[in-house]
Amino acid sequence: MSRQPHVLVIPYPAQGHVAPLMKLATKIAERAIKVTVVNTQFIHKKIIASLQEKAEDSSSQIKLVTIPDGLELQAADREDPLKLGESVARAMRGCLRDLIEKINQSNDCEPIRCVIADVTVGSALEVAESMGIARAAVVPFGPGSLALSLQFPKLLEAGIIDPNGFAILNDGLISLSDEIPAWKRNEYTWSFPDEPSEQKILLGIICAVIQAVKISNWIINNSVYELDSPACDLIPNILPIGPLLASNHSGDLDGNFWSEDSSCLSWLDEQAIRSVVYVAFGSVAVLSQQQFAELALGLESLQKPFLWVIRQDFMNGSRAKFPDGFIERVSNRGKIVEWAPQEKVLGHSSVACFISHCGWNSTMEGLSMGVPFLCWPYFSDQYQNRNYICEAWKIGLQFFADENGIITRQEIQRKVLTLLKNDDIRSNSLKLKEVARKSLLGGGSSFRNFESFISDIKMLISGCDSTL
Ligand SMILES: O=c1ccn([C@@H]2O[C@H](COP(=O)(O)OP(=O)(O)O[C@H]3O[C@H](CO)[C@@H](O)[C@H](O)[C@H]3O)[C@@H](O)[C@H]2O)c(=O)[nH]1
Repeated sequence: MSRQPHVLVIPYPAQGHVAPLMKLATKIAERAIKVTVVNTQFIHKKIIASLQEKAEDSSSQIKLVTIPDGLELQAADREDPLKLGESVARAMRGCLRDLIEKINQSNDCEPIRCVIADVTVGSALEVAESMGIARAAVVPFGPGSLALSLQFPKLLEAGIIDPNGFAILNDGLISLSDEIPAWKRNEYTWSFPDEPSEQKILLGIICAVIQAVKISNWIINNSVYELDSPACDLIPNILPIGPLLASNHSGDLDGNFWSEDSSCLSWLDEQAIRSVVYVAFGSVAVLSQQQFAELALGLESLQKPFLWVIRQDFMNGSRAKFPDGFIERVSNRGKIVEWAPQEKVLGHSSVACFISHCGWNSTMEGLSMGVPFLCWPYFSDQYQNRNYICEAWKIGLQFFADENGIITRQEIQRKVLTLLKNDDIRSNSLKLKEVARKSLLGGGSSFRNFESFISDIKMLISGCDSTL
């Protein structure tokens, strides 16, 4: 039997988590390590369907297996991150041990030596711990957001946060250090549900993240040390190995839930250099009909080419309704798709700026391609990611809503035009692109961190590390 190490990679079942963990799985598999990725059956079907004609590579080092998420009958519950989180935790406790034992008993591969799970699937790491298997927690969001979660008990103890999760200082600011942007009132990672009872569940998830970090041997993060050393320094043993980009790796297993519409790439080829406004809000954010129409009219008023991703579920259940005559009026300069090959779009020379909800993956991808941002955060960590983009890194501007909570067409027009004229932001974007690129090259911080992780995994097989 070969002595090839074998690891299990377990994403949380949401697009912004599956995609970076699939990229990580590919990066690991490229180092001659056998990887089995465990997705829920529901997510597995989506990934396979999205591959379309890109056939699954049978020679791949990556094997895809599934477990049930426990929500077969209540499909709507999958839209609720709190219910989904609870159910996935139950499913992991119920099935993971059996799955690992089955793999370990089979003769066609090596036993599992390490479980590499999303930090929000702490139950998988607990199962691994109970089986004496090494554990790596993967943090697909920024180190600042993780640092805030880890400091939560201290903030409670110091009376800065009350037990219900609200900051009790007058200005509502939570600050971890002078160098980390402060969290503003209503913009903490746990404050997005309106219901206090749901906020409590979210605080429970934060406690589970703290526990997952505690029991893990490595904390792998999709970030770059030099981009946020103050937050990284607050997290013992963090290994920033980002940016995780599909473009740096082989294979088609990018973990997309929807098929990419590549027609936008040939459309981009026809546009002038740095002329296109790219608009995409990740996989979860939704807009109201009023806000959607205002965005459409804002894009129209720019008189510039734009590429706009409108997911089928972008309007919270209803079909997107464009303003009258909009499609005809912008037909010579607007391209609309349901899902784009985002990394390729951001890397295209025609793209001038990125109107983004500031999900961490989009943030890392735009930064890595040197594209300036217009920030439109929707919930959770996205406010803090915006703070990094606008305050710490100075590679973007933020939209402000009016007194009715609407980002108006005038605000959109004004900010996009201001951004495109701002040479400082552009030059900062290019500098940070270089920082991100260099971190992955030989000797760079992410390169070294990843190498050290791989060498640790390879040591596991020779039994050299008995401390796990
Ligand atoms: O047309 C599109 C639009 C998006 N993407 C990809 O989808 C991913 C989206 O991830 P992200 O930008 O992080 O957004 P969300 O899907 O909203 O991610 C969730 O997960 C992130 C990581 O934890 C959090 O930072 C976010 O707040 C949370 O909403 C990225 O890799 C994009 O490249 C595409 O490939 N095509």
